[in-house]
Amino acid sequence: MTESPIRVGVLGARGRMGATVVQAVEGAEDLRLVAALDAGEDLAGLGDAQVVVDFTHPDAVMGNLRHLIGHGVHAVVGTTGFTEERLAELRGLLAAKPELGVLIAPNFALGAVLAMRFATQAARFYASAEVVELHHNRKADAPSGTAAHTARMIGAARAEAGLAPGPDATTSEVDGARGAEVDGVRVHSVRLPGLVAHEEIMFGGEGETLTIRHDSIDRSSFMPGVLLGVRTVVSRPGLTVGLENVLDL
Ligand SMILES: NC(=O)C1=CN([C@@H]2O[C@H](COP(=O)(O)OP(=O)(O)OC[C@H]3O[C@@H](n4cnc5c(N)ncnc54)[C@H](OP(=O)(O)O)[C@@H]3O)[C@@H](O)[C@H]2O)C=CC1
Ligand SMILES: O=C(O)C1=N[C@H](C(=O)O)C[C@H](O)C1
Repeated sequence: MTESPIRVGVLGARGRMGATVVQAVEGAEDLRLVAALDAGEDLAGLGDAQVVVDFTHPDAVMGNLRHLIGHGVHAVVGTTGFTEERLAELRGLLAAKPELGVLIAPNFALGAVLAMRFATQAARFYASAEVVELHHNRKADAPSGTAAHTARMIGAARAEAGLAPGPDATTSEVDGARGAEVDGVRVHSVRLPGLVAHEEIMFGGEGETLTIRHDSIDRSSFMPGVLLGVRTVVSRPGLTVGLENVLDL
């Protein structure tokens, strides 16, 4: 017996990512696009969607998720801006809906997920680590969600290994020249037209450096991860943060 296609809605459907997701869902035989909404459109228009993919804006995503969880709809979320407070609220909302799944991934590109994993493995071996993220100039947030997530994972691995802050002789600094600090890791953001989404994780130690770099050169790079998320979330209750938990990593 053939299974019915999963009914999918997209929020942020006219945006750079949302429009790409709409095409990817339309091209997948086991999925059916039932709604494609953008800013200002009533969420009632999601109709009978089973899973909603959100690529909107950090200011909008929590309102969308409150609505989706309240209405028993699974969610796959690429939108950035998730703090511990936001995640705690979602866990609380999901506790009342034990059958429902929400997957939030700072980055849906396979290579980005692998780069974060490799960086976490490398972190305890090096005295210093810094992250450089490079994006298109229409991006609203800095640092990127991926870079913040990477820095947090490196920070946790460094703390677990008992590493002291990386040696740094800087005593005089133009504001921002050493980047932002996320969990003890410096993060630098570059914004240029022509870029899509890129990240370099740099480690320095005794007489050597290690650089791990990932480049998304097209938004199609995110689509296999998004579609995997849609197929997985329907049978993965609770809150999942990071595609690494869905891939066998
Ligand atoms: N996790 C991942 O792999 C990736 C995550 N992202 C993240 O996804 C988000 C979107 O990125 P991108 O597509 O480039 O951004 P865009 O600005 O191109 O698209 C966002 C779209 O969402 C719309 N929107 C805003 N608020 C709402 C709302 N409440 N309901 C429905 N639609 C809304 C916007 O409309 P309007 O312009 O009128 O406000 C816009 O059309 C960002 O947070 C980005 O960092 C991006 C790429 C990959
Ligand atoms: O805005 C983007 O473009 C991207 N946003 C995500 C982020 O902030 O990490 C993922 C990817 O870097 C592209």
